[in-house]
Amino acid sequence: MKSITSKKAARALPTLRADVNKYTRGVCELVVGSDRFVGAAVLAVSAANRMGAGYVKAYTGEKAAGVLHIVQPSAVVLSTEEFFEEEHASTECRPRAVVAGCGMAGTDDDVRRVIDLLVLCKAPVLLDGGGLRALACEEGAAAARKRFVEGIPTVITPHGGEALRLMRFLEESAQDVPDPGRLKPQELALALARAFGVVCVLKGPDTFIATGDEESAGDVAAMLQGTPALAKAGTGDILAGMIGALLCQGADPFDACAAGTFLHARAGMLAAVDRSELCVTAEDVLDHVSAATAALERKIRKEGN
Ligand SMILES: NC(=O)C1=CN([C@@H]2O[C@H](COP(=O)(O)OP(=O)(O)OC[C@H]3O[C@@H](n4cnc5c(N)ncnc54)[C@H](O)[C@@H]3O)[C@@H](O)[C@H]2O)[C@@H](O)CC1
Ligand SMILES: Nc1ncnc2c1ncn2[C@@H]1O[C@H](COP(=O)(O)OP(=O)(O)O)[C@@H](O)[C@H]1O
Repeated sequence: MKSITSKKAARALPTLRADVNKYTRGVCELVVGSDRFVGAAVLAVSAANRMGAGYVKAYTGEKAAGVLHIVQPSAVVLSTEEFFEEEHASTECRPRAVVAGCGMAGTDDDVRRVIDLLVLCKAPVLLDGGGLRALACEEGAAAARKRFVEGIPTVITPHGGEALRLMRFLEESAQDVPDPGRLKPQELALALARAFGVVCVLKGPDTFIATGDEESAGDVAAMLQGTPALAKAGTGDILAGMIGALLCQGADPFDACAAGTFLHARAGMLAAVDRSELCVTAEDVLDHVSAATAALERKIRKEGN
């Protein structure tokens, strides 16, 4: 198992060409939030905007839309229904990625929407939070596997509870999966990645990234340098937005996850220095994403990549 170094994280860090425009930089579309969890939508959208997506589109409910218009006026805010009336292919002149599920309550309607989204989007999709429930049913799991066969990347970012829920579904659907209770987190990440054909970012005090791609079988990357300051509601929503932004800027999915977790951990550490480990909030982590990115850019310039 390899740990994620600054060198590895730097691989996914976009460098801006002089002739880019907001579309060629990458469009990050986020289907996020619910009346219950407005904040998750705001955090994920803000993080995607901060992490360099050229154009951020938020598809959400009325409550979150009202807040986003004020706190992220540069993001285009549309209704969730509108997402399903548009095409979502990633093209050379408009690279794109979709983040779904942060702040979704995981209702039957949410599950239906996320399955439709997995089928509709010919672009990288990241599933987080309530959106992960869509994989815990035959139709959603089949949609993820079909994307894998078609070579369209899917990333999932479960925490320990969400990972166990997915494993339980696999057990119930009589798949040949190991007992999750006996697995180390890195093995759990790999089991999920393989079962669904996704890149799995299993979050926790240590975070493990695994891919279902047979060619890199057994390749798990570990982010072992976080801070317990990150154990706060909302920090996972920020990570999802950050990885989504890197995906839409054309990063390889595994590299985008490595860079996103690295910069997220560093942002947490910088926030802890400024605010004390105890007092850090998810908003503070968001505020330190740019400092973490600038520090990585300085390091690359100094040491070469
Ligand atoms: N301000 C907001 O609007 C926030 C909204 N959130 C959203 O709330 C929805 C539900 O997410 P939750 O994670 O709260 O609830 P879930 O009900 O999906 O998962 C929490 C359950 O998993 C268990 N669990 C086991 N291991 C865990 C681990 N390592 N970390 C966390 N829980 C673990 C917990 O004990 C609990 O029973 C998601 O859509 C999420 O995006 C959260 O991100 C928090 C902030
Ligand atoms: N003790 C810890 N040490 C380091 N990082 C942690 C710790 N606890 C949680 N994290 C990180 O904080 C984030 C929490 O994400 P998540 O559980 O999805 O929160 P939320 O759903 O509230 O946004 C993850 O990136 C996780 O790796």
